[in-house]
Amino acid sequence: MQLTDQQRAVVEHGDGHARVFAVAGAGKTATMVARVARLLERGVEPSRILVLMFNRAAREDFAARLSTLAPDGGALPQVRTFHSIGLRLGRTLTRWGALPPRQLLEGEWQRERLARQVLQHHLADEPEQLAMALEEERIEALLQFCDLVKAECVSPQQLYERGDFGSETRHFPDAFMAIERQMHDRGVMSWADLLFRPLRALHRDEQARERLQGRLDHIIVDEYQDINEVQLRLLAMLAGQSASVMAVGDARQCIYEWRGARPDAMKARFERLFGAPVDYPLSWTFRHGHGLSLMANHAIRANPDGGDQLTLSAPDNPLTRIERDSGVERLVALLRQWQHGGRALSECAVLVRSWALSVPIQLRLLREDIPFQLGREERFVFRLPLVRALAGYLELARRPGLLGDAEHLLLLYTQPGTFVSRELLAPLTDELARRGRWPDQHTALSGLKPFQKRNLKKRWALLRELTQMGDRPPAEILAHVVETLDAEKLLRRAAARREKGEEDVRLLDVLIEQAGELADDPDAFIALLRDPVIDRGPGVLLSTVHGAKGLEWPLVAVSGLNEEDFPLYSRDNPLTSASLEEERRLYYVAITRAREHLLLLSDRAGRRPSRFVEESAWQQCDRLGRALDERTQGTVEVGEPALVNRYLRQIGADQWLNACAATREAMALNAGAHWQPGEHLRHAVFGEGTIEGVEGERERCVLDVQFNAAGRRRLIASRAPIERVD
Ligand SMILES: Nc1ncnc2c1ncn2[C@@H]1O[C@H](COP(=O)(O)OP(=O)(O)OP(=O)(O)O)[C@@H](O)[C@H]1O
Repeated sequence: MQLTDQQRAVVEHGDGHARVFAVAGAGKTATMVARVARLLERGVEPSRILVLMFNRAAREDFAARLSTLAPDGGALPQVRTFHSIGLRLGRTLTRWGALPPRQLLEGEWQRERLARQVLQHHLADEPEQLAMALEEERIEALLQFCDLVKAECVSPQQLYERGDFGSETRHFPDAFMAIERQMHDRGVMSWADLLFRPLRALHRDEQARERLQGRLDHIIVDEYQDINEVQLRLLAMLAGQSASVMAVGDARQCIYEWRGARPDAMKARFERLFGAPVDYPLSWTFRHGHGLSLMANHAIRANPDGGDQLTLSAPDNPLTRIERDSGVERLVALLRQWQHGGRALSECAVLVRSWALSVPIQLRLLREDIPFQLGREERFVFRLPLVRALAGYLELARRPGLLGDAEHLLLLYTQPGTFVSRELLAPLTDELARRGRWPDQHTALSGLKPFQKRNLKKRWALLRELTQMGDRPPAEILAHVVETLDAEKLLRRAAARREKGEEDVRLLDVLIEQAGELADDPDAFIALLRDPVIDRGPGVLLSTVHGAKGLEWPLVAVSGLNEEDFPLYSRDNPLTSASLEEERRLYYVAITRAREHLLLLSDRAGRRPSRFVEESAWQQCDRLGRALDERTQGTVEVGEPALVNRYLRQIGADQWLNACAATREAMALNAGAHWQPGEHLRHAVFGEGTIEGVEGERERCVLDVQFNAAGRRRLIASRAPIERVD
C-alpha cells in the first residue's frame, strides 16, 4: 500500500507537538504504524515512544500491526490504553512510596455493594429517600457521577451544579464523599482511580514528578477528540518538557461529552496545554464513495468549525448508494436482496440513536426470521425489566390464573416502579397470590406509608381488571395499563438520568405501536416479548451509534431518523446548541460507517423526519456521487454550490464538473423530491393534511395526502399550491 502525500507528511513529521486531523476511514492506524517505523529508523529508542489507544480492542489491533515491524521479536514501543498506563503508573508510584497501595474493585457489583452500604448508613434517617437512592438505576447513576467527578477533575458539588442528573439525586455530592472515605478506609479503589490517584500523587509530589518525566520522546494519542480532562492532564504530566505529543483524531467525531470529552480538546484546549503544534490533515477516506463523502460534509457543516476540513473519497473507493425510506419494509427487502446477491448478513449493520428505536427492527427481524446480533456492550431490549413486565401484564390478561403466582405479581409490582423496595413488596405479593384479595391490615402491609398502600392497592385493582380483558387486543390492554398507572410519569420519575426516562417512555410508545401491528396474534406477541430467539449464527448487527465508533460495514441502515429521536430531545428536555451539535456529530459518525450502501430510515407516519436528513442533502449528494463515478461532464445545480465546488476542486474533478446554485424553479422541483411521509402540509384549497405516501422524484413526485377536512387526494408536488406546516 502506497501512502498518500498527506499520510507521508505525518510519518515524516520531525520533533515537536503535532495534530493530525483524520477524517473517518483515513487509514489512521496504517499512518501511525508507519510513523512509529520511521521514528525507529531515525534511531529513537523503542522505550522512549508511547502509543496511547482509546480501548483494548484498538490497542490489540495496533500492537498486532506494529509487531510486523519487528518480525524477529526485537524491542517495540509500548502500546497502551489510558487505563493500563494508569495501572502501571500507580504501581510505580506505590513502589516509590509516593502513593499508598490500594486494591482495585474490578467488578461493578463490588462497587454497587459498597455504595449500597454507604447509602444505608448515610440516609438512615430518611427512609423514603433511601428507598429511591437504593434503586438499581439510581445506584448506577451515582457510580457514574462518582466516575465523572474524577474524569472531569472537579469537586462533586461543582459537577452536580453543572449538570442535570435527574430526579432524586440531591444526595450525590455527599454520597460521593462518603464513598471516598469508605474506599480509603478499606484500601480499595475504582477504575476511575487508576488515572485519578496517580495524577493527584504526581501533582503533590515534586520528586516523583521529576523522577517520572523525561523518560519519553514521543507520545502518539489516538482518538484524541474523546479524551477527557483527567486523561489530558495525565498526558501533559507524562510528556513533561521532553516528549512531543502527536494527537490523532477528528473533532467532528467527538461523541463522548457525557463521559467528559470536550469537542475543543483538539483545538484551543490542545494549544493551551502544548503551545502551537504543526497541523496535518488526513482528508482522504478509503471507506466510501463521493456521494457519501459529500453527504457527510453537508451534514456537519451546520456545526461551528464543521466545514473547515472536507472529507474526500479516494479514487478507488466503492460507489456508495444512498437511499431514504420510511418503515422497516425497505430494510427487510434490502437484506433479502443482499443475501440473494451472495453477500453475508454479517456485512450489514443497523444503527440507532438509542435502544428503544431498535425495538421495531428487532421485532420485525424476529418475525422475518432474519438473524441478528446486538452490539457488544449493548442490551437486548427484551431483557429489559420494563419489557418483561409489559409482556407479563398481557400474559395475565390471557391467563387469569397467574393472579395466584407470587413471582409474576412481584414482576408486575416492580415495573413500572412503585418506589417501594422489593423487601417490602415480596410479603405483599405472596399474600395476594395466596389469598386472592387485598389484605385488611396486618403484616403484609407493615412498613408501608399510607400513600404507598394507596398506590399498591390501585395496581391490584388493575391486575384484577386485566383478568377480565383477555379478549381485547394487546395494544388496547397495554394502553390501558399505561394510562391507569400513569406509567409515563412513573418512568420519568424512576429514571436516574433524564435521558433514560425519555427512552423508557419512547419504549412504551414503540411497544404499543408494535402490539397494534400484531393484533391478530396476541400470544405470538407475548411469546416474542418473553422468549425471543436470538444469536442464531452470524447476522445483521444492531448497535447504537456510540457502539459503532471506529467500525465500518458494507451496508449500513441508520434507523429512527425522526425529530425527537435523532436528534434526541423532548418537550421536557429541549435541545441546547451544544446538545444539537453533539447530536449532529453522532449523525455524522453514523452515516460515515457505510462503505457501499447507506439506508436512511424514518418512521412511517405521524413523526417528523429528522432535520439531519434534509441538512445532509442526501439526494443531491447521491446524484453527484454517480455523476462523479460516471465522469459526467457539465454543470450541476445544487443547494450548496460553494461547498460542492470546493469538494470538486480538492478531488481534481473541477476540470470537468462544476456546481452552480440551483434556480428557484429547480429548488422548487427539488423540494418536491424532499417530501416525506408523515409530514404535514397546507394546500391553498384543501387546507391542512398529512402525507401518507410519496411516489417518484422531482417533477414526477406524486403525494398521497390525507386532508383533515377534504379527504384523501393525490397531488403532483411540483404543481400543487402547497407549503410545509411545522
Ligand atoms: N494510502 C492508502 N492507500 C490505500 N488504502 C489505504 C491507504 N491508507 C489506508 N488505506 C486503507 O484504509 C483502510 C483503513 O485503514 P486503517 O485500518 O489503517 O485505518 P483505521 O485506523 O482503521 O481507520 P480510521 O481512519 O477510520 O480510524 C484499510 O483498508 C487500509 O488498507
